[in-house]
Amino acid sequence: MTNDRRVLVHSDAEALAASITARFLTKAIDLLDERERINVVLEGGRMGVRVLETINASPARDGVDWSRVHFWWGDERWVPADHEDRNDVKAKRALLDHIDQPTECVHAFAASDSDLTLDEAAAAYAAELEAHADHDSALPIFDITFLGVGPDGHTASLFPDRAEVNERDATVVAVRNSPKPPAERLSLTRHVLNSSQRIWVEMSGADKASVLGLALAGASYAEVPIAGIKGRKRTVFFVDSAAASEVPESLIARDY
Ligand SMILES: O=C1O[C@H](COP(=O)(O)O)[C@@H](O)[C@H](O)[C@H]1O
Repeated sequence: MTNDRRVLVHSDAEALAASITARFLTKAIDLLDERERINVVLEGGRMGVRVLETINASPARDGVDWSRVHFWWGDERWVPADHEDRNDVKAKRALLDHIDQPTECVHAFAASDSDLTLDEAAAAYAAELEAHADHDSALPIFDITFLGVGPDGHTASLFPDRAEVNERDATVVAVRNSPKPPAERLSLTRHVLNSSQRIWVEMSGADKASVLGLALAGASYAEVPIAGIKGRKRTVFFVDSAAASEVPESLIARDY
């Protein structure tokens, strides 16, 4: 198996969500045949939520033993616990509230109405990662990491031309003055995301086309953070045809 990046193009957002769902359910079942538990990292973007809704609506949903699936987040917005803008609120509504899963499998970031400051919340999530580290590693093994990408190239809450994208030591960063609201956020760092076995990037819409073209053409990750993302085994860009319009034909595999 190569760990090259693949770009898998689908006709539209609906076909994209259906394809990611089918692959996720199959992969999760296969991995759970091999191991006691798996770790999945979620994102909070529009396609990420749509995929979770599609998983929830799938007849194959209940073929997964969700009690052995641990959910983490690549980033979170620093707002109160039940706020609509929180990535975990959206994920719970879309899928997690509907599956049979012990609360200890859901590793959410702290919220702004907890008794923690933003920096303490970053440290608390770093400690949670450490507490669930696999074997000799300092981190859990992330089997599948879903990532979204903003039109500016940000992924998780790693924004262009900011110090956080270059962070090499910390596992979790506090983000202030984010160019996209809300201003305060928490994010896994690039090296943590890149420790994932498989990274599945989800991109839909014409507003993502130029940044996808730049990322695949070798832009620097400081300027286009998604360009610096690569999983250990495999990195797949699941995109619709609108997002793929600036990808060289030679890099594309079509799923329609
Ligand atoms: O703010 C965020 O944005 C990205 C991308 O979102 P999208 O709706 O433009 O796809 C998302 O992946 C991230 O989790 C979120 O916090």
